[in-house]
Amino acid sequence: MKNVWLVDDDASIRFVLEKALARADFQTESFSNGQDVLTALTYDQPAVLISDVRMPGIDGMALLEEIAEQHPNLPVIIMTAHSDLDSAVNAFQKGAFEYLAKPFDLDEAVSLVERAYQASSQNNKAKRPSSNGKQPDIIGEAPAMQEVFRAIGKLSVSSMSVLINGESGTGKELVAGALHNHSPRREQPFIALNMAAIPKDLVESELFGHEKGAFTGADSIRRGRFEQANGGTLFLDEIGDMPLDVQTRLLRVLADGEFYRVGGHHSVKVDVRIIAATHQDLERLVEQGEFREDLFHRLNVVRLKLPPLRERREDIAKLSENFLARSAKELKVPCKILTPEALTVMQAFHWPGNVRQLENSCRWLTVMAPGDVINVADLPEELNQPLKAATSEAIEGDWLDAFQHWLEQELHQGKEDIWPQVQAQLETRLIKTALAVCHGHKQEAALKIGWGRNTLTRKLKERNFT
Ligand SMILES: Nc1ncnc2c1ncn2[C@@H]1O[C@H](COP(=O)(O)OP(=O)(O)OP(=O)(O)O)[C@@H](O)[C@H]1O
Repeated sequence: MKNVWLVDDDASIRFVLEKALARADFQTESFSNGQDVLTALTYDQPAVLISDVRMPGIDGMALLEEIAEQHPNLPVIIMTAHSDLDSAVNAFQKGAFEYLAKPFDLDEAVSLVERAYQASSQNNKAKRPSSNGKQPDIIGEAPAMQEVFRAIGKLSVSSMSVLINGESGTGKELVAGALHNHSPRREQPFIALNMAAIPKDLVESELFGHEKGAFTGADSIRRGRFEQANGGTLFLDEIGDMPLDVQTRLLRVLADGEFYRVGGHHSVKVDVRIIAATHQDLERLVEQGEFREDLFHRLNVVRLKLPPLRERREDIAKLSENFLARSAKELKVPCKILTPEALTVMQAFHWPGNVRQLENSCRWLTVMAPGDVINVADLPEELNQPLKAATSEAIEGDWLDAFQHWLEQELHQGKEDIWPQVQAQLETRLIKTALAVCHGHKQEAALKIGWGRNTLTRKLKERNFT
């Protein structure tokens, strides 16, 4: 029978779920506390159970634990208003079938119940192991971040390759660390390496190490990152920047589990999980022949997309609060708070440097804002310039018109493959101007552009800046 039990001390939630589930042909029975459910389970069992986390008496997690022990085949969906990584991972580790962040969409809730019901009738509920890994502090209530948390929970049983996509500063390394900390490899090393930050001719020895005398300057044997990460996880950031010959070697290691150090004659065996990240469109790089298709497929087993901050403005309040508290603690000063108006300005900003930029702004505010309450006038200049924004819109119109004019001419003259030229010119101007405005300070210039510092370093090299 399609019967579902609902447990929540909030009658309004029970009511809306009862109605929505009834429309989808489920029979529901509602409970306001966990104890009543445990009692009822001694003589009956539903196909699916949905439970809130916070309830007086036995809470959702305790109920889940009890059910996992006494009724392991009963799928439980956990609802929580505290939609952070901790509740998601905890719920999965305690055996929840799924996790539903409040406020939820009713259609989404019903389709989850449908899936749980299918799983229950096939009696194939997967078991999840427990984990004691340190839980990193990833904040995100936006639906896209909930997806990421869900994936971290689901992947916690496996060592699959994961490919993380996202602009600079969106938290790719943080998520890679969380994937490792919630994996069976958590006791082993997590090694992070940024491809964009290593000169191309050193990438190979950085990854695979070298033997003594392999090349000039190799005075002693060196273990590469692969060996250092043995048993654990290797996080390869900016994988799109990996030179093609190194891609070929990487592919071979992934296939055979062994490699040779540079200049070496005997193979080294390793067991390493790869998590790769990029801000680039790897499919496009594959099409352009700059990224090996076979390597792409090997890395792209599971793909996680981290949205830019401007697409999850609902997270800005909590992130700011957290960063203000963190920097106050670091600097041993009282924690500042944002006025609602200042928060509104922060939420309206487009954050080209994403969470990293927000974090830096909060650090700046902790030092620079005069009082304990941050007003609109205290915000950094770039966040707080409605007038200038209007002017810049006009300027934007002008240069785009000029650009279009130039573009039309070029195309009419039969020019092809124009993008590399446009990109090179734009990037050169962008870098020069940002560096000039920041008096040559690279980190600041990168922040202004909205790139990571490593990206700027790489572009400087590519564009032959000295
Ligand atoms: N959701 C989040 N919650 C809390 N802190 C975050 C979050 N996302 C990012 N951060 C913080 O923002 C900073 C940038 O994150 P991270 O280095 O993981 O970004 P990234 O995408 O790897 O950047 P890049 O591509 O430039 O290397 C870090 O200090 C990280 O702790």
